[in-house]
Amino acid sequence: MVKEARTVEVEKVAVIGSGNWGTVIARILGGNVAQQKGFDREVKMWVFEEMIGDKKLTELINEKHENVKYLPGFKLPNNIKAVPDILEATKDATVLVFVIPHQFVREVCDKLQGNVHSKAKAISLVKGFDATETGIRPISHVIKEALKIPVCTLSGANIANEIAEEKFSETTIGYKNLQEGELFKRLFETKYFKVGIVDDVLGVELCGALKNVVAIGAGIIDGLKLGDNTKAAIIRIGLLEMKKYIKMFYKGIKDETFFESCGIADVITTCYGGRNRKAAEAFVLTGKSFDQLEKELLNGQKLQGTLTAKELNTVLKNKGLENEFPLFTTVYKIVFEGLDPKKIFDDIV
Ligand SMILES: NC(=O)C1=CN([C@@H]2O[C@H](COP(=O)(O)OP(=O)(O)OC[C@H]3O[C@@H](n4cnc5c(N)ncnc54)[C@H](O)[C@@H]3O)[C@@H](O)[C@H]2O)C=CC1
Ligand SMILES: O=C(CO)COP(=O)(O)O
Repeated sequence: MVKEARTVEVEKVAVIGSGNWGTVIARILGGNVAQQKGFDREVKMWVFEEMIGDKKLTELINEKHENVKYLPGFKLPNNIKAVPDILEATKDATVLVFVIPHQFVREVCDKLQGNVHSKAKAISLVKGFDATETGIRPISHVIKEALKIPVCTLSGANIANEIAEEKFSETTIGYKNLQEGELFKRLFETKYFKVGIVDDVLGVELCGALKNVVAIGAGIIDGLKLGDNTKAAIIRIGLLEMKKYIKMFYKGIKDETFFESCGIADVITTCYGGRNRKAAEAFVLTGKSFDQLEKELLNGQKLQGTLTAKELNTVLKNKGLENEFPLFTTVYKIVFEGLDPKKIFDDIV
């Protein structure tokens, strides 16, 4: 039986997260809800509160209409309201947009449990897994289980700052219920942000999670000053390991998904322009730890690839599969076990 989508007459949108990507997305959604029928005009954006000098970040965002820490230099529409309390930010919302670093999702879901609108639906833009003692779980599963609501996913070749500058990009939404996929397409699409929709919630999400590990590999290649051919090799091998892992552990994943923006395109963009790449290059050049580099280079933004490499390795090790995923395993060993970056290809070729 095909389930009815949880649409209501007027959809009320809450953005859960206000980092670099979270703020760009809030900016797009603020613009779209003001122009489209069927949406409440205000978008609340949950902000993990922090002090900037002697002022709260939420106060600064609401006064200046700019996220001065995570997206400086770009004005937000006036209908975006920054809110420090997660329950207040999501009260009455029928659309919950999750866009926070993966390591914080469970904590946030715990707070939301039992407190969401009966017709609420979610879309996860998070790139990463939820790590438990027994393994790793897709973020969409965590949200669905905690909140008992349907969850779509959005992922693509989407370096946040480029989209803030309104440079043309594509993205992919994974849906289970077509009506919800189409609703989210209407909500997110702009002239410069083109949305493709595919019937593959997990495929979209898992590509986004795993490509961050490949990007660490690409940054290592850049730090070693190897060339474009070598980078292309890492991208190709990385994409194959992503596909192998996803198909090995999850059912119903479509081959075509790997050719959407969330697949090949995201691996390419992250391996050239992402924060994981940048930090890994600096790791090779300076010998500093990733934690230190995250602080020095990212001003509060978070790396996802190193943590994901570790979480993934726990699974591979437990299942005796390290040799079957030599790039994922080597990246883990370079980042966490002191393996010489120059040995990156030793187990791969
Ligand atoms: N920045 C980008 O270009 C893109 C990011 N993404 C994904 O979007 C997700 C969110 O990333 P960004 O918005 O870029 O964030 P970010 O990395 O720029 O910022 C980190 C965010 O985490 C918040 N934070 C810190 N401690 C926290 C805690 N204990 N609980 C909750 N929040 C806390 C900070 O306030 C800040 O908003 C990640 O999964 C990322 O992989 C996806 C596409 C593009
Ligand atoms: O996911 C991204 C681009 O699609 C951003 O990647 P980084 O987190 O490495 O910047």
